[in-house]
Order: sequence, then structure tokens, then C-alpha cells
Amino acid sequence: MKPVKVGLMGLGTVGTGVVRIVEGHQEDLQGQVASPIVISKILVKDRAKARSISVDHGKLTEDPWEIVRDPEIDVVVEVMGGIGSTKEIMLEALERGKHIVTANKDLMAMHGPEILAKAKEKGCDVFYEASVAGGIPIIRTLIEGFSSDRITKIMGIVNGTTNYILTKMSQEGAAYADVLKEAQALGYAESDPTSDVEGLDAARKMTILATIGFRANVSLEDVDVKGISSVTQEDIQYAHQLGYEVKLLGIAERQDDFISVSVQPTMVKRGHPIASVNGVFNAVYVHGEAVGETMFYGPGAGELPTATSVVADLVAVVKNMKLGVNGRQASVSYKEKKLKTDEQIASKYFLLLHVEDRAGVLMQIAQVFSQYDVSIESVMQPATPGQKGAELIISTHAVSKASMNEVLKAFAELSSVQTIKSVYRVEG
Ligand SMILES: NC(=O)C1=CN([C@@H]2O[C@H](COP(=O)(O)OP(=O)(O)OC[C@H]3O[C@@H](n4cnc5c(N)ncnc54)[C@H](OP(=O)(O)O)[C@@H]3O)[C@@H](O)[C@H]2O)C=CC1
Ligand SMILES: N[C@@H](CC=O)C(=O)O
Ligand code: NA
Repeated sequence: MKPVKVGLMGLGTVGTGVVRIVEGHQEDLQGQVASPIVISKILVKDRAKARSISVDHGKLTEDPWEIVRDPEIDVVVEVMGGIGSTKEIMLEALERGKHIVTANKDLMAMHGPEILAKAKEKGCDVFYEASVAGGIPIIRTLIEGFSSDRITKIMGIVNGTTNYILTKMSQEGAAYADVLKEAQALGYAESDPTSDVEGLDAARKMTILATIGFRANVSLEDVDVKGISSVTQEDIQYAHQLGYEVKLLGIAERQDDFISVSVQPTMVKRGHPIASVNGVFNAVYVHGEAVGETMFYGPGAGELPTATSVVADLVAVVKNMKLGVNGRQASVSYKEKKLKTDEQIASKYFLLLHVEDRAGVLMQIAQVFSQYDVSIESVMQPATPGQKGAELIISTHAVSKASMNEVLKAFAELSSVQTIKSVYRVEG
């Protein structure tokens, strides 16, 4: 049995997990693919760095081209991250007939179509299951499990770092900055955690899911993004009073042939399965016209969960090699992309306003809502002893994003509304 040779690019959190699983589960892997899987070279930035795993030092290289140009290597497993030079390295690896497994959502969200086209041209596989919701097999599920259906909604907690932070803020009243440091120490966060907390990581993942789910090339620029850095302990406490949890949700929706994709902190009604997804766990809710509601749950980041998906992709590549069918995946995006306008995007909203505490203010606010045809579901004025002015918590029925923008513009000009403290989309 000729071994399948793998060039591993990256030996950080995920790369270390890949080595552990390939070595620790070798017998089971061989049983499935009838060949040993051997990691023959490993790319790192610094060969001298101390590692949490023992590897043959002779396999380490700091030169990516040593892997790309090695004719013995069949598959490149890319778990180093990055976009610019990583893309060039991946394209050259494909040019030389190497299959690719990657966990890199940045790369696949920005350059997925180009990389997949090159793979097709060269008869190579490119698999990227770990790029979205680390340990949940959601990409394969959307491509294969839902191939017979028409998906109408994909809604997910797809960033483990922010879910970890929001859970600790909600359950323990913890401070944002402290919990972020914990998530970094646990290996959940990106090398620049701004992309986690500002929603960009989730937006990249939603770009990938929407492209697959709606079978049209969605790009990152199509995603409306807001992160969690403005979420306050006060918002979370008011959410609890109204029966909600605050979650960073990616929401991709399709109506007729028009789609919208967004990422934002969202108030999710307790009782909706997404509201109870806590810590580093991710969940992706998928609604299909025929199947109805489904949900997929599991760890979204971390060494072994993410490496499980990477090595499963590696097994898929080797099985295809045995069958001689690499690069034969059907195209996932054959539809024309049509984006919804703000008039077509509808949701319920939660607003927290700081207003003047005097007669007639509520009337002025109600008039603004009425002018833009926004129907109010409830209004609450919590007691704020000793505070100047009053707080108003308003929830609306489903309204268009365009109408809500007009309402917010009108509030900004109203002297009785001193601050628009928070605006949240509401789900569930
Ligand atoms: N961490 C997680 O839970 C998840 C991560 N991902 C994705 O997986 C990828 C890897 O993430 P993670 O393991 O956390 O990252 P780490 O920062 O822990 O590891 C990156 C590894 O790649 C090496 N590396 C980085 N840049 C270069 C370079 N230019 N040349 C040579 N080697 C390089 C580093 O070398 P050295 O060790 O010498 O510094 C390190 O071994 C990213 O794309 C990330 O988005 C996806 C899902 C979950
Ligand atoms: N930083 C990411 C890692 C997995 O993709 C996250 O927190 O989800
Ligand atoms: Na996945």
C-alpha cells in the first residue's frame, strides 16, 4: 500500500490537532482508505519555536515552496491562515496537481470561486469543511444533504470566540475584555481577534454558507456586518427581562429569488434552540422549503474539533484518489445572485432610548413610528431611580429595514430623544 503523502502548512492550534488525529487515529484512517496517511513535511514560521507536540524536526520547513514543489506530496493541508501569499501558494499547489484541504475561511470567502475554478481545471479536490463552524459538518451537509431542497434561511452562531464572550457576559456578568483574553488563551480567537469581535470572521463564514446554500456566488461585500464590541451589560440585562438572549447571529435569507445576508448582535427569544447555544459551541439553523426546520450543533473552534473536520476532508480526498474521481464535484453556484433591497429585508426590532422625562415625549415617539408605518409590539419604561431622563425599551413587529432606518434618522433629529442607546434585530 503506497502511503498518501501530506504537506501540512501550519503547526499552531489546528495543525497540532491534525498531527494528533492523523497519528492517533492512523489505524482507523487506514481501515477506511486502505493506505497509510503520512505527514511528510510541515511548514512553520519559526522552526526553533517550542511545540506542545513532539514532531520529527527534520520534517519542519520555513519555506512553503519546499512543500508545493515536492512531487511526492499528494495533498496540501493548509492551516496557517492568511490571504494574499496563501492564495498564490494554493494556486501553485493546484497547478502542480496537489489536492487541498483548508480551514481558511478568509481565503475561501475572498477567493473561493477562483480557487475552486483552478481545482476543477486541474482535476483536483479543494475541501474546506473546517472553515465554517469548526467541528460541525455543515458544508458537506448543505452541499449533499440538502441537494434536493430549496433553502430559504440559514441562521447561525458561527463564531466561537464571540459566543464564548457573550455567554460569560450573560451568565456571569463578566467583563468583555477579560473574557476575550480567555478565548485567546484557549486558541479560539483569530490571530487578530478584531475579526472575531467585529463580526468579520462570522461574515466570511456566512459568505461561504450563503454561496453554497443559495447556489449563487455571494461575496463578502454583500454581507451587512456589525460585531459585538458595542454590546453592553445593560443591553443583556434588559434582554433577560424581556425573555431574550443576545447572540451574534449570521442570517442569510431567500425570498423568491432575492437574498440578504447579515451578521449582527441579535436578541433571540429564550425557547428558540439557538438561544441556548453557549460557550464556544456553534449552531446552524437551516430552513428548507421541503424539509422545514433543522439545526446542527457542535464545537465551533479549538484544536481537536477543528482538526476532526480537516482530517475528515483529507479522508474524502484520499477516497476520491482511490476512485479516480478527484475534482469532479458539481458546481455549487450556478444561479444569478439577486440581492434584496432594504425595503425587502424585514425583521422585528428592539430599541433602547434615553429620552426626556416629561409629558408628551411618548406621543412624539409614537408619531414617528406611525409616520413610517412601524407597528409597536411593546413599550417598557424601567425604573431608573436617581437618573436624569428616562429609559424606553421598545419592541416592534416585523418592519422593513428601510422603515427602521427612517425611524432612527427621525429620532436622531428629535430633541426629546437624547440618545439612541441600542438597536437590535429580534429573532424567535
Ligand atoms: N483556531 C481555531 O479554532 C480555528 C481556526 N481556523 C482557521 O485555521 C487556520 C489556522 O488557525 P490556528 O491554528 O488557530 O492558527 P495559529 O496561529 O495557532 O497557527 C498558525 C500556524 O501557521 C504557521 N504560519 C503562519 N503563517 C505562516 C507563514 N507565513 N509561513 C510559515 N508558517 C506560517 C505558524 O507557524 P509558527 O508555529 O512557527 O508560528 C503556526 O504554526 C486559520 O485560517 C484559522 O482561521 C478555523 C477553524 C477554527
Ligand atoms: N476564531 C474563530 C475560529 C473558528 O473558525 C471562532 O472563534 O469561531
Ligand atoms: Na464545518
